[in-house]
Amino acid sequence: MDSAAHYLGFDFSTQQLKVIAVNEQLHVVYEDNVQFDKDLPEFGTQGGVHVHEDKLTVTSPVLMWLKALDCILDRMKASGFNFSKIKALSGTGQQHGSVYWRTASREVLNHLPAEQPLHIALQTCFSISDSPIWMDSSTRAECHHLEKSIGGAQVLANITGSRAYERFTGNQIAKVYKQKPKEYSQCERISLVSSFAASLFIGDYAPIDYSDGSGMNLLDIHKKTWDETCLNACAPGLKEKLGSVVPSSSVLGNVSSYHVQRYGFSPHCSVVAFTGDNPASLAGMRLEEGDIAVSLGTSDTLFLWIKDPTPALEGHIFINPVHFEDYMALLCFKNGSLMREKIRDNCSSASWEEFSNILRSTPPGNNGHIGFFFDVMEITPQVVGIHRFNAKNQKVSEFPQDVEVRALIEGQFMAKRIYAERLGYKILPQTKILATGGASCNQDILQVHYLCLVRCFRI
Ligand SMILES: Nc1ncnc2c1ncn2[C@@H]1O[C@H](COP(=O)(O)OP(=O)(O)O)[C@@H](O)[C@H]1O
Ligand SMILES: O=C(CO)[C@@H](O)[C@H](O)COP(=O)(O)O
Repeated sequence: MDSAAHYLGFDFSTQQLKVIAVNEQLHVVYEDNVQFDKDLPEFGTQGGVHVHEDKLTVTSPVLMWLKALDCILDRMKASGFNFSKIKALSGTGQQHGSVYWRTASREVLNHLPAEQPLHIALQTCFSISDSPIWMDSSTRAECHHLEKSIGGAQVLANITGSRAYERFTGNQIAKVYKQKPKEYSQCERISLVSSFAASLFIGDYAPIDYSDGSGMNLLDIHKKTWDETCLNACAPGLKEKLGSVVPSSSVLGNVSSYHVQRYGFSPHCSVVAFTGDNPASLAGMRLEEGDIAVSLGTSDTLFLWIKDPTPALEGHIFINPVHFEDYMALLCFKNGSLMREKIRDNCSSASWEEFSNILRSTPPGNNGHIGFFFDVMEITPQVVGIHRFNAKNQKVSEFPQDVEVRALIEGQFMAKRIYAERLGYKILPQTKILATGGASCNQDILQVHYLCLVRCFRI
């Protein structure tokens, strides 16, 4: 019998909730996921989100995340999983999303009744039921206001690591305050998706961690404290609603009695602060200085470990989740997997296998054809639309299907390379390029990615 300790990790990402348990040798002993669209159809999401009529506002129902956690834990229990062996747990969340806890919810969280699932026990605890998430780009006015209040985009970047970005939580909170002042005033705590998820395990409001907190345009990444000018520019009374910030590897306490009674966790099981999914990937992939990681999840991101931050008007600097004196640099592209899925459906009969066959049978460089595919408003660069160019650099309205598939993948990875180079990222002989996220299982996508990043960097 395996009596050794196990460790549990959760990922509250855009399209699903994933869980993984490992033993002390880091062997996976349990793995599962709840796909929001498929497993919880009652919430009517597409890709885990609701895109509103203006096409800019994007939210996810907070109760869906709760129900997903109920569902995944119940399935574990039903499978006979032994929760008492879990020595510590932690997790990650899609970055920038915000959860608005209604006044007096801390009391409810402190005394959760073990016989009720979380989505019932906490159903009245949110003053905003649809949480703004990272895909939202509806806060342009709030971004202008924040940059103006602090003395300009570069000043804001110098303090918080990024100029004002529409998905960054401070700007989202400013919009909530402006458009739903009653709900804002009825809220006693604002969590990120990561700290919201940690709260569900400790049975209390969990602090925001430094690394995920860096994606809010509110945290001074050098002093590691909230910046008063940014807070005041976004909404009144915000400091109290945000609570404290802690290093990303802090132990927050033990799992609450709710989980001990309902699932049989040990009362000594530690809960480590949850962080953003990208910072967690940097930690989990054991990225070292000089390495570059590419995450191909719902979003595509490119990130690296850095020591000396030079915040720019493009890209982001976050506090490093492993060593909080260091930093991580990150670029985020919104048109990632969902854009690839769309072209897969149009050009390769909705089959990844066929998509791969096309990539294998078309030449690198695509005989001079190139395309930029932005189905929704991109983050870097801020554009929307599909732009195809033939070998003579003339704009064309369509490509043959095989050319289209290669143009998409080459275009996506060339954009990553161009932006990374612009930010001064360098590939050295010892540099490792690591890939993670759903699409990283596709060898043919990775091959194009390798050619675009490594070959082009080295030439
Ligand atoms: N074989 C494959 N080839 C390319 N992309 C894939 C493949 N399998 C899954 N994916 C992509 O992975 C994405 C999900 O990645 P994942 O990292 O799990 O997302 P998230 O964590 O953001 O919910 C899907 O949207 C899908 O397009
Ligand atoms: O906005 C960002 C990073 O700044 C996104 O990378 C989100 O963190 C969503 O992550 P995935 O669900 O795509 O993993």
